[in-house]
Amino acid sequence: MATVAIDRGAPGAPRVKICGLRDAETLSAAVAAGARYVGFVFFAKSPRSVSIAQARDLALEVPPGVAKVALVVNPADEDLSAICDAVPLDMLQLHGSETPERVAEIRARFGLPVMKAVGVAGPEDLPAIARYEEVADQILLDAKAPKGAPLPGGNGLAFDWRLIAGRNWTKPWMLAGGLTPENVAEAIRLTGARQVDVSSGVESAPGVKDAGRIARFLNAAGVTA
Ligand SMILES: O=C(O)c1ccccc1N[C@@H]1O[C@H](COP(=O)(O)O)[C@@H](O)[C@H]1O
Repeated sequence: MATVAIDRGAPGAPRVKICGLRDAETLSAAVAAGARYVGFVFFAKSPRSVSIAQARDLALEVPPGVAKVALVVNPADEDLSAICDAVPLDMLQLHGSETPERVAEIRARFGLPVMKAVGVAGPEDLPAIARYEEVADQILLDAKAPKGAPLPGGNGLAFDWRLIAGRNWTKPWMLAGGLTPENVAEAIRLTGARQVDVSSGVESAPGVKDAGRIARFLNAAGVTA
């Protein structure tokens, strides 16, 4: 299985993932500013959705050392096969209601590290993390989408970061949900996150990434390229 190098609690800047990239300009802005992960969204309802051909072209531009992540939502095996066969990837991000069993199955079948998103709205959502830790390589803690929302993530919503302040898990984890250049430093300070993920907070309009906001986000997170 491919691996993604992760500094777990080591001193230094957090690792930043810029998700929902759709064009070469903002992809290269993210890389130049020091992003360690870039995400491509394979979810038709998302304004950030890319085709397999688009993602392949973008992924081929990503230099070594930056992990290429495919974001999928309750994917069928055929869809994953089509994506994994065409796009050079380092990780799958499962952002739907995949069960722990399905996470384990996908990880074994596709031979890629898996990051499982867990939606957080209150303390009752935290026990799920332990169940997914047993089967996933990383956990992504995102704000739970409101009932009826068309997207299970990428909604620009934050959860109460105090819920996870001082918590420690056995697997590497990433903080997501409503992060922006304006609040990421405080989010990191409060939660102790060593990895953060952002999508809508670095856009000028839904699905339109903004190179300036990407650079400001990485800078605010403490990353120097
Ligand atoms: O970005 C999307 O469009 C998306 C669609 C479906 C599932 C997840 C999605 N994005 C992920 O959601 C979180 C939070 O995003 P935001 O920063 O609040 O906009 C992040 O992990 C994205 O990768």
